[in-house]
Amino acid sequence: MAAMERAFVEIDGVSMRYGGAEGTLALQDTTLSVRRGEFVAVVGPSGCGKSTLMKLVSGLWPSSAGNVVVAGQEVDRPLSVVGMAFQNPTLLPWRTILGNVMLPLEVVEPHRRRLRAERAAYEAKARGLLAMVGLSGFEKKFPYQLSGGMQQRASLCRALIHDPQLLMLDEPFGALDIFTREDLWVQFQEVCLQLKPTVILVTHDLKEAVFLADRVLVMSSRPGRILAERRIPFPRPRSLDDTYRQDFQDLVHELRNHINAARKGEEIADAA
Ligand SMILES: Nc1ncnc2c1ncn2[C@@H]1O[C@H](COP(=O)(O)OP(=O)(O)OP(=O)(O)O)[C@@H](O)[C@H]1O
Repeated sequence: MAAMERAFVEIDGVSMRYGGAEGTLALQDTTLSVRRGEFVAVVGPSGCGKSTLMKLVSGLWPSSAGNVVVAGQEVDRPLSVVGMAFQNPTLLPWRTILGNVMLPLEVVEPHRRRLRAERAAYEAKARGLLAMVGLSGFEKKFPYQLSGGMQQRASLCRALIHDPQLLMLDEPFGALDIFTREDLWVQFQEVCLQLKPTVILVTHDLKEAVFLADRVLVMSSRPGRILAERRIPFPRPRSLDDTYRQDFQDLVHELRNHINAARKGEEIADAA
């Protein structure tokens, strides 16, 4: 039997308090793990500490207690193996779409060292990613010339350009209208099936969580910890039609009940 693989992301008994001893306790004794190649969605009531969890895993903030380990390394500084995308696409307005997508290559080693000599190959890779999300022909445009959904697609390409082992997504589809959002779920699923990154997605949208994730984790109200988890059994690729199936909707409903209970400070028995 193959030896059990160590989890790729391990968060063990992590607490996080902002602003010193009297400050806001955002996370308390949070424990979770993510396997390599797994897609995990984190849902929970507003202000429960989801973004804080993302900051701790990507090394943007140190935890107040407990351990965060990514790829076998304790996280004590910003990680270069991580790609990130947020609700706001945050593209640089003075750079073209291609220039924006290639930005991490100017920062993250070993790409930074290789960029000058291998620019053509890197550019081809950026164009390939843009093609995967339907943005061929927009490489030389500037962000203001693209719709919000197109900018968000470009920001996903930017998060992927340096082959991150871990993709951290904080509400990346949150600001988009429902039709654009659903289109992007399908495209993003395609990208994940091809590139197979490990993904942690924070979202308020339970349908999105069930559509995209292998496993959904529900957080309690602040201070956040993991209250429940649900494995998503639907085979891939999933289609938007699947979201209308009864078993899909039952799962969304079940998660909704967990969130309602979390908002009231209750915990319900986990049937999963
Ligand atoms: N930089 C900060 N300084 C002080 N308190 C903070 C800081 N960032 C977040 N907090 C507090 O920590 C708690 C958790 O915030 P966080 O942004 O992690 O929640 P969230 O679950 O992502 O919220 P939402 O779902 O509304 O985006 C909140 O009470 C918030 O006010």
